[in-house]
Amino acid sequence: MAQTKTILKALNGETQDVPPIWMMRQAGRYLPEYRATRAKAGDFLSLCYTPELAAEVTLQPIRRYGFDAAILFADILLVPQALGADLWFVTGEGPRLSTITTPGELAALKPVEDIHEVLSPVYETVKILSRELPVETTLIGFAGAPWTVATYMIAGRGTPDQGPAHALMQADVATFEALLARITAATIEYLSMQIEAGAEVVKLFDSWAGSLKGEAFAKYALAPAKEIIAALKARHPHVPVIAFPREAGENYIGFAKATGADCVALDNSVSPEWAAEHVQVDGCVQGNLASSHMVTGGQALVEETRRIVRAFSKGPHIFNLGHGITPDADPDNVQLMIDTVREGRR
Ligand SMILES: Cc1c2[nH]c(c1CCC(=O)O)Cc1[nH]c(c(CCC(=O)O)c1C)Cc1[nH]c(c(CCC(=O)O)c1C)Cc1[nH]c(c(C)c1CCC(=O)O)C2
Repeated sequence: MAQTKTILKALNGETQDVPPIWMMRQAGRYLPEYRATRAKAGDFLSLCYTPELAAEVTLQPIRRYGFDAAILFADILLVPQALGADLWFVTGEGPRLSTITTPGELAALKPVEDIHEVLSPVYETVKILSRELPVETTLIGFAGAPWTVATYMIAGRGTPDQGPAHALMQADVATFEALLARITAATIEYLSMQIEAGAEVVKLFDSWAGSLKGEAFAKYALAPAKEIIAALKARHPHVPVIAFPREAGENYIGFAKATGADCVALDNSVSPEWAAEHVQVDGCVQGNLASSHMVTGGQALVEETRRIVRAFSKGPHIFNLGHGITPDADPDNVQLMIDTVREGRR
């Protein structure tokens, strides 16, 4: 299918003179207009569940910078909440959830068909965005990958090494796998509804894929991604999927082919030259400037941005950071990155 939007061209395998660009967490606390809207909403979850305000913060970085893609404003932890887990955010610390570590707690979760009750405001946000975004801007929906979502559901919070999830995998693999299966099924329905509401691309965030090694990576990062992508492709064959198995290292090689993903997003722990040779050979890649450059700026930002653009210039590429932009970033550095990426544009 011939595409006109730059993001969709890249995902369709086209090499472009200037790569399209967007940024993970582009609607976030580094922007004063985000902080103002968030204050109006009261707290982060109210912002996620108020369609007009969630759409407003999604649009803010598009207005300010003209990114090629907008990413739906929501959170990967809304799915556990929709399955019946308690969820709240502790200021300065991060998310907290009621934990699922026993067969009884797993059985108490809601059935997958009930998730839309909680998640329907998210679909409404997507609908607003598909009306209000500029015609050239691509709308990306997303969900957390089952392993990453499970690490939060098992531990009840973020953990540096995902220890509680690895421990449950060892102690009670049946409960662990049943939880993963439940999240997988919910994710398929959630992403399908986002697509039906107007998402043009979806992205799977597996932020903690790097802590899965060998066989565990194949079973709990690769296989669930493959299952979700196959189900989505059966229902929505023309909607591209971006997979982000963060810090997968050598496991980035072949990930797109093995899962059916149209693009693999890369974190900045792999060099762009290595990734061009080993990952981009299979198709589109996204990434991978270290988000610390958005804090430090200067000539180092310019040089590293040029290096990444050059390394990926022979194949399909979407420019992005290697992880989300942080609250201490300087909005001017974001503009400098964009100007540097687009400097070759004629
Ligand atoms: C692990 C994870 C979460 N959420 C997400 C992940 C996977 C990607 C990653 O690794 O960053 C994904 C996510 N979170 C958010 C989005 C929206 C789209 C985007 O702009 O990229 C996306 C795609 C908004 C958000 N999600 C969150 C914020 C900051 C909330 C705020 O305004 O205080 C945003 C903009 C909160 C959040 N949500 C989560 C954490 C650990 C935190 C940080 C808590 C904190 O910093 O106080 C869970």
